[in-house]
Amino acid sequence: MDILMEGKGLHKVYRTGEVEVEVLKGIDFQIFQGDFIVVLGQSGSGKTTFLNIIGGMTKASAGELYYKGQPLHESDEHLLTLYRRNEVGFVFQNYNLMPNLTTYENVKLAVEIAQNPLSVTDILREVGLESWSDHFPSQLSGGQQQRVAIARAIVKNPELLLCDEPTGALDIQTGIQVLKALQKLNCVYHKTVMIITHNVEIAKMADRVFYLKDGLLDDVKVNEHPLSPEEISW
Ligand SMILES: Nc1ncnc2c1ncn2[C@@H]1O[C@H](COP(=O)(O)OP(=O)(O)OP(=O)(O)O)[C@@H](O)[C@H]1O
Repeated sequence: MDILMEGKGLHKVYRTGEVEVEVLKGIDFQIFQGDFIVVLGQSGSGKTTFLNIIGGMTKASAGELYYKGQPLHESDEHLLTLYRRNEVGFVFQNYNLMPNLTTYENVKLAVEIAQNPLSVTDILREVGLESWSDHFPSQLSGGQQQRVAIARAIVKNPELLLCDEPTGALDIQTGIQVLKALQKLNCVYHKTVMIITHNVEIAKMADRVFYLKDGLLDDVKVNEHPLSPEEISW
């Protein structure tokens, strides 16, 4: 399998005044093209920090990070902006939709800054929202709003979709709809997906599970038979 991303000895130290906290303590990892990765770890283990470094939102304090062989750790802010804009889609727990725009308009907004966007209509169909195009966020359920956020992240055609607790605010049924949308984008569009979560059940869907513990990648497990979202419950 082709390596999409590789990290070597990644460290992250946060400084607040005189106090230094080493959150990541030397992480080595690989992400393959088309991977579906779930990152598990206790609160404070460094999951969001890890995701933000992969997404080019935070710089590591030390270590090397390569995307398609290009050294992101040596990139200036301009190159990192292009990387974030063209290669990465982000999905967060709180959907961050524009309340005064419809579903279609919220997704279309992302197309305007993209180099090689997908069709808004196609993506809305893939996430099961084709009949909700003209609705405003306040007229949608939490699961539907999260699927708009996923459509917005994917329509710009990024290689990598990074999701921070995408089902954290959802009940199980709506959470499963969201996971189905993510799995479909992984299978149909071959997007590489990384989800961070506290929910160990979601890890059963992954190709590989990264276990973060005390700032280290404690273990990587391969799922020989990843489950579909309908087969998991929490
Ligand atoms: N910008 C920051 N400045 C200082 N400390 C930070 C900053 N961001 C995160 N931290 C600290 O780094 C540690 C790891 O945080 P992080 O959010 O990466 O962990 P997490 O595993 O995602 O946690 P959770 O599951 O609770 O979201 C925490 O102790 C947090 O307080």
